[in-house]
Amino acid sequence: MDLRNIRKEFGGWRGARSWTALTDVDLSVETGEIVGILGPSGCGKSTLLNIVAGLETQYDGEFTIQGKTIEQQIEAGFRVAYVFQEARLLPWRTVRGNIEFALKASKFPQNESRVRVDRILELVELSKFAHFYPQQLSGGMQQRVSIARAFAIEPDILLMDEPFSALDEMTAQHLRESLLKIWSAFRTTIVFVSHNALEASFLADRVMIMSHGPAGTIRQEISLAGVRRPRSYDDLDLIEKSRAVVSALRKHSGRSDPVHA
Ligand SMILES: Nc1ncnc2c1ncn2[C@@H]1O[C@H](COP(=O)(O)OP(=O)(O)OP(=O)(O)O)[C@@H](O)[C@H]1O
Repeated sequence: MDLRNIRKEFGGWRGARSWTALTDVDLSVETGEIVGILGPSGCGKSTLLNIVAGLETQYDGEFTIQGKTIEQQIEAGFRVAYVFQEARLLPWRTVRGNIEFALKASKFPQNESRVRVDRILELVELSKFAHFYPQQLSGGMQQRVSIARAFAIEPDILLMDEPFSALDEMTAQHLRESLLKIWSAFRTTIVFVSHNALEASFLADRVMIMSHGPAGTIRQEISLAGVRRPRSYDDLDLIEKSRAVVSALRKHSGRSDPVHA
């Protein structure tokens, strides 16, 4: 996946002022890679993710996946899954029903559905809860279902926008471990947004640090290729990288416009 010279403006209709949310964004992601995007609030992380999802279609620059546009790829069967901060499950459907619904929407044959759901629920350790409704589950379990639903459709790319930020740290740690366990089974390409340096370092192969600029752009790339998988929060290499992410975030989080006292 290649993003070249991406620029995104908002506003500008009916004489209203427009402003640039993203400028000069270049990003290449290899198949099977996990890339984290970090940066201060409002620097354009979600906007960038929405462009990759094909949800945001008005922008300048070039975004291609193996030489084709996202629209052409989706037409040809390319699947994008999105995990949000909240689980966004259908409250009137059970855990199984929610995953089956996603499979149906992605046109998986109905006779494969049961086996697929069983397999993914086993991977996220939720087999015993297949018949539960979302409101009968904790927030962490609901998010686990939303991750299971995302992987169930075997997406070509999984996008996650602060997927664990609404959870307590222990639940989040457990879910990140589950996510990597499923990822190692599917090797799905993942691009995620986070505000948490340790989370980004734990999950990613590369972390991209964005800043406001005057407009949002990628300022720095930190590779985590040297941190071995499966990862452990106690790994000293991971802790060191996480510190490097924090200091890069500090360096790039200042706005370029003057700060008035
Ligand atoms: N639909 C929209 N219409 C107008 N402006 C928008 C729209 N979506 C985002 N913006 C603006 O674009 C900029 C980038 O927003 P975006 O949500 O991508 O930032 P972010 O880095 O994800 O922020 P946060 O970390 O707070 O979620 C912000 O100034 C925001 O106000």
